[in-house]
Amino acid sequence: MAVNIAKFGGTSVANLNAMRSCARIVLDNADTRVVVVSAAAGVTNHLVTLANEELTDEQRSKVITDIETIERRILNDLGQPEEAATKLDELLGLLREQARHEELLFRPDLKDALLSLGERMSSLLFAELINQMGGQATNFDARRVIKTDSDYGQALPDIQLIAEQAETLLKPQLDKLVTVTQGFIGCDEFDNTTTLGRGGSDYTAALLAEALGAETCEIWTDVTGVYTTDPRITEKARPLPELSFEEAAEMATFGAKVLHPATMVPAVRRDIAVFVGSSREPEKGGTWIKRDCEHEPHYRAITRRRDQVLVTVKTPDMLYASGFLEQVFGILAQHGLSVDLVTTSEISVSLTIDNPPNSVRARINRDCIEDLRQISEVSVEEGFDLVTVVGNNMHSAAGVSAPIFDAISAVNLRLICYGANPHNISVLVHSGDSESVVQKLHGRLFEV
Ligand SMILES: Nc1ncnc2c1ncn2[C@@H]1O[C@H](COP(=O)(O)OP(=O)(O)O)[C@@H](O)[C@H]1O
Ligand SMILES: N[C@@H](CC(=O)OP(=O)(O)O)C(=O)O
Repeated sequence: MAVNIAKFGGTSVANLNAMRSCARIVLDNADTRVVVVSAAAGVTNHLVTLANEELTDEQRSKVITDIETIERRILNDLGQPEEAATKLDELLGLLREQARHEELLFRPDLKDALLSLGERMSSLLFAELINQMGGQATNFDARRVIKTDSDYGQALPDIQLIAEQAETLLKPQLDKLVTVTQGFIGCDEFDNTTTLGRGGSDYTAALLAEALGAETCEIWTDVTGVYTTDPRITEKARPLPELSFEEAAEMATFGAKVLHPATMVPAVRRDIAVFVGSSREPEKGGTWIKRDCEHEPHYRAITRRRDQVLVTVKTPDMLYASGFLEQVFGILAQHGLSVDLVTTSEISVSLTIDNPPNSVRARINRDCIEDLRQISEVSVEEGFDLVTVVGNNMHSAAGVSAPIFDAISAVNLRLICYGANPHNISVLVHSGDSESVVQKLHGRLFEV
């Protein structure tokens, strides 16, 4: 039996109408045995507000009511089925209780438990819908299979354990039932709930595809595939029929929100073809991401990653000194920070760190800066975006960079990264400039 995993993002399960299109997609493909859903659009952001912000009782109640309204509307439109209504009541009860926990703001484990509720509610409602539409679905708790470490907010999956759990718990029911489960959430060795980082449902789908030996993994969202750039930045962006694993991984890492950065990792390991398409317009097709593509153009797409922090570490001692970079990276690693771009001079090193809002966990913190200050002068600048041109053989062909730099010659480029790998050229620009940088590059590289 060929197995397909279908993942539906937040906008695809935002209300019952949107969910109906998704259910049709599931029922139309007999190979779709596992369905991964995200929380209904907006719910995880509300949960992050509850988990991260100091709120008055009134503010907290308002956020809880907003979540409740979204979920109850779907239940209502489903006709208030009794069993689902009882389970939703239980989850909403947990929400009210956990949102008021005194230690919520300081306990990452409690934050993750709270954050998991969005997916737990949407999967309950989606399974009910599939059954109402004539399918045979079961709502399955992803935490039984997605085993992770205890790095709450950004937990790392245990691939071996996930494979074992999937083998015993999921495989036996594959041919009998459509398994509807939650993206984004997992469970650690202490039985605490964990989350895989914002946008992590794509990753869950790919992990399950790997664990179950699936042939394909579909990511259904609100756009008809992966585009030459974010269609919200320019209406000239166009969907790409195919992408290689490398290109897609690069795009995801450098900000194409349509895919979580880790999604391609399991796909590459097991050679699983990944499809991206619109749940509203499935008939329009989408993008197939696979190992080999027919064409490998120099320029494939442009991505933008917002909210980059530029840290510059400077010490005269670096002159002729060895081990300085090691110390700097050692401190960053201790604080769990991963660095994206690095440039060095004789006495300084500049690096960028991703610091998106609405994360469960702040990335760059005062303690880390203080530790860096123990060894050097440190400056921290915010308000940058990273714009990346993704393509192929970019570092080994003559003339590839010229049109890029020509198109944005009037822009203040704060940092450039080129040559470390064949698939990208990145520039760091002030946030106010990034939209026009993407538009100019798109015009030059894709609209001629
Ligand atoms: N290159 C790109 N191609 C398509 N969409 C992109 C791209 N870059 C960014 N996006 C954005 O990603 C969005 C879909 O991702 P996301 O909002 O996380 O969806 P979902 O809720 O389905 O997971 C699109 O609406 C689009 O604005
Ligand atoms: N609900 C989670 C996980 C996720 O992947 O969502 P989406 O598929 O809507 O991006 C989040 O908002 O981060």
